[in-house]
Amino acid sequence: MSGHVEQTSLDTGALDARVTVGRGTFTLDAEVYVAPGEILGVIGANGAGKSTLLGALAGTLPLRSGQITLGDRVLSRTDAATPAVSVPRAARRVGYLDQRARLFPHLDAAANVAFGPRAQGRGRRAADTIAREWLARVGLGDRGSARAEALSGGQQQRVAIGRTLAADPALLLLDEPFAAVDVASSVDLRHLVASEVRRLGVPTILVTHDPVDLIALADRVLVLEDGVIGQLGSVADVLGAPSSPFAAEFAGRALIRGRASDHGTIHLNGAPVSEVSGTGQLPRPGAAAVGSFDPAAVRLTSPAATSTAASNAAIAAEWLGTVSAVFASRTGVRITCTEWPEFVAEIPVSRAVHQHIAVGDRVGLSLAQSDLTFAVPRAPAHP
Ligand SMILES: Nc1ncnc2c1ncn2[C@@H]1O[C@H](COP(=O)(O)OP(=O)(O)OP(=O)(O)O)[C@@H](O)[C@H]1O
Repeated sequence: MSGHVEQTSLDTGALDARVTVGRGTFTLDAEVYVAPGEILGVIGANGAGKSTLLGALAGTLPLRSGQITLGDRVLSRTDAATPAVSVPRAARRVGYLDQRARLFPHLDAAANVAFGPRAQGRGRRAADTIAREWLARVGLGDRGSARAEALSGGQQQRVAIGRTLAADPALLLLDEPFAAVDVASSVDLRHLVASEVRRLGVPTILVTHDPVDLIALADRVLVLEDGVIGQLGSVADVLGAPSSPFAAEFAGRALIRGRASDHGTIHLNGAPVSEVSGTGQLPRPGAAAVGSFDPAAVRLTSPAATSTAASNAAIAAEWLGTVSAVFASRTGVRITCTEWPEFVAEIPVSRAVHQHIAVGDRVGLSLAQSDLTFAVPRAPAHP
């Protein structure tokens, strides 16, 4: 008999967590909300606390303080007012998947996928039926009797996805799950994960170093910086208006810093930027401002041309600079200036040749309003 076995999510609901976790001298301090069926991307530099966050949610790292709720279940709670709660890892119904499939080598694909339902008390036949259904869902319906060694890396990761989801997780934690598979497989796997997360309505956290993961999968992005949330918003907002060097590099944008001097005027790198139309958040007067732009959007002119540019309403900012370095990039030529080493312009090779750009040249640099976006940097939570 191989009928359909109903898998019901008993308590699919949102993840609502406020966690403080200590690890040696490091402290993670973050609030995270993920709606059912939502994928929250988490990015951050090495050591920013991404794994610590996943560990706290999975129940492998204790909270110093805070509370984690999943639907109507409290998974962890540590505060002075109420009794502490810490649901053991196995009872949390938290699915975890990283870049290694970690299939049991002595079991075939079907038995690997059946492992979760069996561990949850399903009979052999019911678990086997669930496993076959999941193998079909992940596109390996005909490979149930194959052992890991007979499967490609991408196929093994498919089995691992099936195994994770067959255990009926109420929260899914993904730690760079596509990093070790080839590009073609990663496209298919992203599609598979996205559609299953939406179908099952499971809140999902995706830690990644790959912008494509965010673009293809994430609904929102959280940027961790030294244990605190540096930025949180839609993928378009965070990648389009990053507030930190890490997020800017991740998004392929350059940062410029400045200060809002009065209403509507922001000084960036000493250049007044008025009538800022930029997307993102504009800072309050006196507050720090972080602008960002695509280096390829910078217009390079001769110094004499800048005054003409200034009269052009579409120009948001312009500077005079001295070229300090000219170097090859993936898509053209990158240029930095002595005055602002972090300010980067990128132009096609042909234009660099045509304009004879060389170290020591004085150049005008300008940005159109639509190419400059602003973000308000968060004050650090730790002194
Ligand atoms: N076992 C440990 N004991 C003490 N400190 C630790 C331990 N593990 C990690 N840390 C510290 O906790 C901080 C956060 O580490 P975590 O692994 O969460 O960062 P991450 O963002 O996941 O980094 P990566 O991208 O390198 O995996 C780091 O500064 C690290 O030094």
